[in-house]
Amino acid sequence: MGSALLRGLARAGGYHLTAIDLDPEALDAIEDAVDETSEDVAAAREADIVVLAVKPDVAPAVLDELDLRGGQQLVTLAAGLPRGFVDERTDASVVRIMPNLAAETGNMAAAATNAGLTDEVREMLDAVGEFVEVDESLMHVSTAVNGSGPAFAFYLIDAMKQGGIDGGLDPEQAETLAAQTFKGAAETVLRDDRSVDELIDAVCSPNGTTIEGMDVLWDSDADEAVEDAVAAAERRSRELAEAFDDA
Ligand SMILES: NC(=O)C1=CN([C@@H]2O[C@H](COP(=O)(O)OP(=O)(O)OC[C@H]3O[C@@H](n4cnc5c(N)ncnc54)[C@H](OP(=O)(O)O)[C@@H]3O)[C@@H](O)[C@H]2O)C=CC1
Ligand SMILES: O=C(O)[C@@H]1CCC=N1
Repeated sequence: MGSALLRGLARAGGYHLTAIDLDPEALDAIEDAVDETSEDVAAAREADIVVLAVKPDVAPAVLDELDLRGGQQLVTLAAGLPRGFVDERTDASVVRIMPNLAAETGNMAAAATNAGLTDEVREMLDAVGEFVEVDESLMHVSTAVNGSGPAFAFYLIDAMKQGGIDGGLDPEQAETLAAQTFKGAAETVLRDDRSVDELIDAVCSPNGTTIEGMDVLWDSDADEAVEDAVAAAERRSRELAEAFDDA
């Protein structure tokens, strides 16, 4: 996730980017996109904004080593890691976000906690996509919808692609058509004032093809399966948070 954010910010421009990782191979992999790399966590003291992009179970150890100043901002993005846990372990001001991998292409969907959110961090999130401000209690469901969501969307794109292959398209053509169709549909939902139901209606020409396919979907449990996937990911986020309850 850290490298996706760095690549997105490099693409947006206007940031001096330092990647910090203990693993030189991880730094080699991101070297082309950033201004500096460092294996020394102390390099974080030089930054205005520090993003803690390690896994939740590693975060406590990294926080012990991070020695940030009062004027710095610390952005935590680990699933389940409470803002308060981080806040108690640093002098920096802390905001919790749930980003996603589309940061890399400037299309990230993110949620950020109202608490600790500054204009500098808003600007950074804006530079790589869209974000919403939420109460921290909603970070579990955000983790499921927009954090894990890209995997669910990849799965659905793949199913659409497979439908195209079954009908005779070659896999590359089917992938282009399926992925671009999801991209266009998403853009329409974001930009058009009509509701999703109205948009579906707009695609369904009278006695045409779409209504035949929609009838199959409306008669299926496809919507419930997606809702169950979101609920399962949300549940896991709550479980991850429990590890920090007594810490
Ligand atoms: N993947 C995703 O789509 C999303 C992930 N997240 C969150 O992002 C975080 C990272 O997840 P993800 O990117 O998938 O995991 P990765 O394992 O790909 O990234 C974690 C990175 O942290 C590095 N690291 C480990 N220990 C340290 C340390 N002590 N000091 C500095 N760097 C260290 C790892 O290095 P090494 O490889 O050497 O261990 C690795 O580069 C998680 O908290 C996750 O919840 C949030 C939203 C979306
Ligand atoms: O799977 C995970 O735990 C992380 C958090 C959201 C997306 N990836």
